[in-house]
Amino acid sequence: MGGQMQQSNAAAAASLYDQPGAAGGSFYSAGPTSDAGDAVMARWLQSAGLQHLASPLASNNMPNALMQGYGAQSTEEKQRLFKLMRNLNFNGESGSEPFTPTVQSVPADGFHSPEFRGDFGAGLLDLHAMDDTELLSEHVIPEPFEPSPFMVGSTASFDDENSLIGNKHLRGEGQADADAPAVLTAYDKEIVPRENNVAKIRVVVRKRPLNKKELSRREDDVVTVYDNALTVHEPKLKVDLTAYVEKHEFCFDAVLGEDVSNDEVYRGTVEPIIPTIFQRTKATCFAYGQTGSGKTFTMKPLPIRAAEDLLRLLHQTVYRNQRFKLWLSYFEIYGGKLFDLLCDRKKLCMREDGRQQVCIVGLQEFEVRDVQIVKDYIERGNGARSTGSTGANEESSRSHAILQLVVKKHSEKKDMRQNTDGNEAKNGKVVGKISFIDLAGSERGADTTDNDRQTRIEGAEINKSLLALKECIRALDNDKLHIPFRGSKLTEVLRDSFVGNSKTGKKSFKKWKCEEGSITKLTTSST
Ligand SMILES: Nc1ncnc2c1ncn2[C@@H]1O[C@H](COP(=O)(O)OP(=O)(O)OP(=O)(O)O)[C@@H](O)[C@H]1O
Repeated sequence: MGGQMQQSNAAAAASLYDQPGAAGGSFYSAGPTSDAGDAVMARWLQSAGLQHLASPLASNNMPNALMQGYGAQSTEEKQRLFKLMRNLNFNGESGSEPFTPTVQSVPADGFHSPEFRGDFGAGLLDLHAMDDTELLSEHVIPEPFEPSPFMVGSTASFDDENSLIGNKHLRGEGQADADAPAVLTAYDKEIVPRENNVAKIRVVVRKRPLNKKELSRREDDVVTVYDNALTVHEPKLKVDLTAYVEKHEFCFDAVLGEDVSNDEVYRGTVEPIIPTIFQRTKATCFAYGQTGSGKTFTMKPLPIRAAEDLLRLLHQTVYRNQRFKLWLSYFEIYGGKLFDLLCDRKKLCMREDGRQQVCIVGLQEFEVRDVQIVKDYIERGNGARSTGSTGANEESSRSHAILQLVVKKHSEKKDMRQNTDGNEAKNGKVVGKISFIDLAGSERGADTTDNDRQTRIEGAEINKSLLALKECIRALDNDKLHIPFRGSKLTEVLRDSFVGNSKTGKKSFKKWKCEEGSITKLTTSST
């Protein structure tokens, strides 16, 4: 599942071209280019495997050179050159005239080819998603990003072999672009400019240990976990009733064994995305799996850790004086309807504005000043959440719960005005957000025989929305132009997490027990 992160590209290029000695401060400025500029350009070209074009392009204006197909001979070279240009084009916010390639300037067979779209991702070119922030120029950081303790490669624990699963992937080892780091340190930007591409979707599977009930029944553990893959050993019977075991192998971006702690889950999935929230990213992390597989157990601590790191970043030098604030909201989708979990389950309405931005009318947002507040709100929200008992889980979540942490920028003037009506969150401009979604557990029909009517209706609604979600993810991953968002309320609400500058992390959960449903789930997640 490959994809790109435009904003990281922006940050990378901004820092490269703002270096002292780099030509003109802007790639697009015409005229003589300095040696430093040539070197930078050479590195960019090298990163796309186009080093042989370095000299003619360095001494010319690159957009024009590209328009004329300068140097690039084959279609593939032209595509690569265009992609490189496109990446740079997202950095045009430094004040220079952005280069907008016309349809004619792009090789007809290149731009529309699946390979080409695959690198940018169909959803990633949605410019509507950018309008609501209008913060680009303010976000250009004139100095390398202040190293944060949770950036890839900056902590000892991240280098620790046992510490994290996803580390290898985040560094781009083993797999190509799809596993490139979500977050770049200044060092990364210099050395590996292409690695600022991160996967659009990252799928991590966590295996939960046997619970007491299962242990007492002496049921076998049929899942073996290794590296980023797992094998399910499914006991089967031949027609002559001879027992045999069928093996099913699945590969994911990361697979977490039963001994992995919640903290390690955070460090391998959400932590690397956190700094990108300040760069207009809308990230989503959701837990998907059968009822009783451990979704709530895994999701509950993640927003707390994320809020802690977001608050720490807010206080870093680069953001301290920018009037950024962190806001929290928590709501659920139950039976196709939205309820505010922090406001007496007030019924909410979902609307799309003129720019196709999802707005949840009436949703209360609370300012987060410290982590304790987040803990309190999560407790409060979980207490208000719709739960019930199913055959597989006594305290089963019967709704999709969505907790959002939003970084907003506030202007002094507006803050003063709205302090009087107490509606401060509304006046901030969204810088970026991260949504944590604890999906309701899916159920197989065979597990629902003991359920009452209400539970079955709930189950049908849950399965329907999960199916719609699967369709959207599949369409997104296949770079389909049409993403069927309107399939359910859940996917409608998630719309802006799938388009624009978004990243989606998905955790699938594996129960130890081998069931038809488990294998279906893993097959769905791995495709
Ligand atoms: N990795 C784990 N380690 C220890 N216990 C776990 C783990 N994962 C889940 N559990 C336990 O399993 C039980 C079910 O977990 P949980 O409620 O999170 O499932 P769920 O997938 O959210 O179910 P549902 O969809 O029905 O709400 C809980 O008692 C939880 O404490």
